[in-house]
Amino acid sequence: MKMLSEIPKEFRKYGKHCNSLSRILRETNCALEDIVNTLQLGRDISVDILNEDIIDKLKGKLTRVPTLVVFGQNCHAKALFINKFLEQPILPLHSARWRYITFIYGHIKNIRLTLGHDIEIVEKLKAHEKIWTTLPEEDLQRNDEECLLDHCPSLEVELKHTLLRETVKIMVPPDCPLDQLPEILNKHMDNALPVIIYAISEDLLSEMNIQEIRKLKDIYRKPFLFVKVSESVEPVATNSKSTDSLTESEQHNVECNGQKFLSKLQNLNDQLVRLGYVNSETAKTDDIIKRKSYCLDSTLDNTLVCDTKMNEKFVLFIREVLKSSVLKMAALLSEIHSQCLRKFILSAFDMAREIQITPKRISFAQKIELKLYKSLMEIASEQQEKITQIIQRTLQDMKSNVAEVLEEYNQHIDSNHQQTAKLAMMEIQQLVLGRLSNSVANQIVQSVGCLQESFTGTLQRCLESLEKNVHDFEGSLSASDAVKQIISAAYNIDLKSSTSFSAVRTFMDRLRTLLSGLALPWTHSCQVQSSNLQWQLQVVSNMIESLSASKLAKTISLQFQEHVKSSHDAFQAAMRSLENQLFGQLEQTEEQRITIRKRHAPRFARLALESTSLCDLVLWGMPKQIKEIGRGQYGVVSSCEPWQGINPCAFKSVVPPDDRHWNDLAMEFYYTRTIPEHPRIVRLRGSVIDFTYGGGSSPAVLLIMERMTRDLYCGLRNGLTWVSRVQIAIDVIEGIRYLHSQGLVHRDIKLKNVLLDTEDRAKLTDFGFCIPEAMMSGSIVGTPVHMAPELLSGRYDSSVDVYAFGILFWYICAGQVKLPNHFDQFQNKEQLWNSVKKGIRPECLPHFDDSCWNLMERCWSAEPSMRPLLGYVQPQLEAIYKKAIADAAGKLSPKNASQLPGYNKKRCQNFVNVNNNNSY
Ligand SMILES: Nc1ncnc2c1ncn2[C@@H]1O[C@H](COP(=O)(O)OP(=O)(O)OP(=O)(O)O)[C@@H](O)[C@H]1O
Repeated sequence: MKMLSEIPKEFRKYGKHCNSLSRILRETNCALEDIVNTLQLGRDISVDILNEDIIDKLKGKLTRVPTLVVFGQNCHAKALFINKFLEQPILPLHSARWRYITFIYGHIKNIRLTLGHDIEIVEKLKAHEKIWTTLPEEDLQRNDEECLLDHCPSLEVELKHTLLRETVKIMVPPDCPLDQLPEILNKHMDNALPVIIYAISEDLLSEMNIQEIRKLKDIYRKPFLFVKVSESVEPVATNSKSTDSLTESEQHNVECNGQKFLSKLQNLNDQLVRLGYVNSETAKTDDIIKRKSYCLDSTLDNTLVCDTKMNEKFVLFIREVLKSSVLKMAALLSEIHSQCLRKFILSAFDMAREIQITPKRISFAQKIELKLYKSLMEIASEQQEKITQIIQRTLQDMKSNVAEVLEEYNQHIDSNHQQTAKLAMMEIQQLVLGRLSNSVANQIVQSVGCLQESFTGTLQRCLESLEKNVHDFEGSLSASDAVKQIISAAYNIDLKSSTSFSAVRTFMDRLRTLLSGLALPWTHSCQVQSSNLQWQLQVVSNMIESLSASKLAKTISLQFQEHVKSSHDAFQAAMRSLENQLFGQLEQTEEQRITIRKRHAPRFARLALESTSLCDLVLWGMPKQIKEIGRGQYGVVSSCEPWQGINPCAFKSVVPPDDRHWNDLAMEFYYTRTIPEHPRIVRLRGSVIDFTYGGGSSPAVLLIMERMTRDLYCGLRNGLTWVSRVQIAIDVIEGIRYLHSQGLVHRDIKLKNVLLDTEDRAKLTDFGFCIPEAMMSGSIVGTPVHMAPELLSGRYDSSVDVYAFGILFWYICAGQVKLPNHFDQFQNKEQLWNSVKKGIRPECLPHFDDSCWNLMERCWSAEPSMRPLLGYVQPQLEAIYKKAIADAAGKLSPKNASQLPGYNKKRCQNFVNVNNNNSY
């Protein structure tokens, strides 16, 4: 039973992890409160990510006490298990109708009847009257109502037993009818983390047992450890007692018994497999561990062991159940932290974009409106002549076809209906004006139509997006609404549909109002019947006669211009107010962005580092160091034994000296861990916090990654072929391109951050300064020689990586690690930076190829916008690579040439030919 002594250790470990999780949970709560109090979008973030429920549930889970809950086929099976486990005959083997029994640690052996939560029932117990080894039958027996009572009592047994130390608790639920079981379990286990054991003493499970297990599975949905228990002490010969000391017949008996026992165990196993309780292939814990999941429960299978083999499997099972519970909680916390971080980074991106784009949008809207205004004013004055002509032509048409004009009118009026002359006259006027409107409308539509298509759609979108950014209108009309109104009032343009010319319609309504207000000659009272055609013709002709086309056109144009002008003024005023509001808001946005970047993101990154590190620790354990392989400014890199299946494996241990370093490291960890795998990036596979480091005073973070062979600095110092070096340059560019595609800027590209594998293929590492562009604040980071001049000004973007690559490429082309002569003369980095700012760069070495020199020169251009895009650099390097291969192939025998990486005989031949031609 030696292994069983490991159990308290497992429980202790569980308790320690729960303490860490409780602390992380408390800090998460504070951090969430902080974002609600300090960020405009804080409430949205916290509501989005969690409701109070999750935190409360987690809190509840963290206070649960791990408890071994022993069910069994019958009391006999349970007694066999408990007695074996506690190594004493504490329970009678042949008895039934037990009470709820709980075993806990106590300094002296004692029993009492309790209702849980320390409420003791005063009852005379037999055990108090005599010295006992096995619990007295009378004390164990429950009476008929006990299980039915609201408060089903528990017989609490205190034992001074090492296995019960460290809050290990054992519960044996009563053998009561199935339907009472859930309620009883609920009562006694509301604060327990159950580790479920089912003891089997018979050869097979009975129908009742199967039903009970089914019920229990419904209640717990957890893996079960089925333990086959037997009364015989040593049923299988392979146990601790050596068979050598037995006589021949004794040996024979043992062998027979052993075989019988194994075959019975196999039958039971088969039954459990048939019932789906045990996997046909017994799941090995090693397999479980190999599975890459933070949630072991689903992968942790029910297991069958026999009590003679209980030791290792039993401990493993308990370990896995406890691990699984810690993992679930840690993974949930880690998910909360990651979600917060993701939201922060996305918001920072949005904010940076808003800050950049809003002024551009405002000036765009102003420019477009001005253009629209000018065009409309032009139309109003230029089209006046045309409108006059149209009105004239229409009036002329109508004059010569008065009857036709009236035809439509007469079709519509009911012949039996007698109208008053006044009403009839108004209707006829409407008819004439209607015709006139249509003609003028067509003309305006043609002039304004094109404008609508080309201007207002974009203007509308632009204004709408500005509108979205104005958060606080309180009381007054929002600037964007005002803008919409102005546009619609000024130009009467239906912004939703470019083909709808409400402008023209509104204009014609105005025209009608205007005309109906004129003192026209036919408005005298007339007693003629409306059906009198002669009279109708007269009304139409009089009206047409009285209209002056030029006057009408002039009035129309003037009104149109006035309206456009006043709307334009109103637009400008509204735009100014919108601008003020937006700029005020942008200042706030920038403040929020800084708060996110400096305060909230690092805080959550640190929490995420802690929660995921705990997951890694529980799942994979501490990596075991082999030896130190390198040292940097911030940490020591060591090779280690395979961890999480990574082989070869290395870890970088960093001891952050203060909060700022902790935060930086946490952000590095987060970015590196969250970017999807890429062959040109050294992937961070996990992390573990070693709280015992430095005697516990200064915890170390171990960042675990694949182990590479050496860095590029080492590679160049030891010598690399030109072909390999160009290939490395391509690899580096691919790595940087990938990071940029993920919105990240590395900011520390240098020889030591390029690691090589056994084939001399490169991967980028060290994401200490790597950051999303939107989170950059202009901090001065990097390694002096590789730092672009604008880095010192604090205003820079991802092109600093292109600059750094230019310098790196110089070393690659130089084929050695000596500082460029132009840089070697400086005493300190300030001198170097001053000269770099003045344009000093590494010198061109005699063996540099023109294409290489041109490329590096372009990459380290002082002006960031002059630096080439990486999408351009890569094909340049590929061309250099092909040429390098061809050159190398030219110098090698065909057999050796074919072994060059990327060698292609035909392509090389072409290059050789080209080169030969060039040399003449
Ligand atoms: N995954 C790895 N496999 C093999 N060697 C590594 C690995 N990571 C780092 N090294 C080695 O360890 C050295 C130290 O690495 P580290 O990242 O700590 O610092 P650095 O990049 O050299 O400097 P700094 O800390 O200033 O960024 C590297 O130069 C490299 O040689």
